[in-house]
Amino acid sequence: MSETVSHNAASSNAASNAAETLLEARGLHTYYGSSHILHGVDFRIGKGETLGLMGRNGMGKTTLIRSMLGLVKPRGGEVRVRGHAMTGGPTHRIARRGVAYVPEGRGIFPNLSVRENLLMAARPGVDGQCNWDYDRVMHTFPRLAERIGHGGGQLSGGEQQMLTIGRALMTNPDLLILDEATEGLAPLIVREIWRVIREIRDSGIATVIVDKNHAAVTSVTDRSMILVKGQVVFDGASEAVRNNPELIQRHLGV
Ligand SMILES: Nc1ncnc2c1ncn2[C@@H]1O[C@H](COP(=O)(O)OP(=O)(O)OP(=O)(O)O)[C@@H](O)[C@H]1O
Repeated sequence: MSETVSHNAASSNAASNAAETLLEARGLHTYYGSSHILHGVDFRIGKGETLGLMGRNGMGKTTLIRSMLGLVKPRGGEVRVRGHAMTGGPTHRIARRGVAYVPEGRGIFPNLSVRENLLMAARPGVDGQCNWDYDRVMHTFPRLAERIGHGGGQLSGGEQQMLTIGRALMTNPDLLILDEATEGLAPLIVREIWRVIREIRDSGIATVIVDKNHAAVTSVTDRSMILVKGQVVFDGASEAVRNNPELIQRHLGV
């Protein structure tokens, strides 16, 4: 789309190029049947970077993530994870290269306890890092610590979301992708999840955050991307989105 805006391109590109690229896509075209959803999307995130992926409902955010993680096979374009060609998956190999995905809806084992859910996910990161372990997750999510023996299925929606994020952290990822992590949760829990997202960011894990609350997204991220009908219409500093009510109204306003 011709209206693509690249704000502060020089400074943000200089910073992001300096960081090792973790996940990259070029020219992605994805379809569901005959519906053409992604129209040549480029994407990049580097080590330690935080990126907000925004756009109104149905604009292709989840499809972009799924296309990069091998959950749907793009018909055109390429995906690289840490420089390795990975277009179309398989998803578990992408995960092994340090990418953790917390999908919309939740992914826990309802019949296992909180503790078991966490421990079965535990592994060192790609470079052997073990910064996130059981104790740290417990410390980060005091609510989960109080429910340690409960079955996953007995938890509230918010607690299940925390457990899903906790499981992702137990894999010591370099990149964590959170798709609508606060969707449908009570305000108190939502606040708690944003606090945890900040903590994850500050621990050096790169994050991609999809969330409808653009004010919250732009306040915790360095960079923002906006999708409109499967095309990138903005990729630049989050601050530039925050300071541009017209851009927000045009692409993100309800
Ligand atoms: N499995 C599917 N089969 C067919 N069409 C789909 C499928 N999943 C998504 N779509 C369609 O693809 C388009 C993009 O959906 P996607 O979920 O990627 O959007 P999104 O930006 O993540 O929005 P939302 O916030 O609503 O999840 C929408 O028109 C949606 O209806």
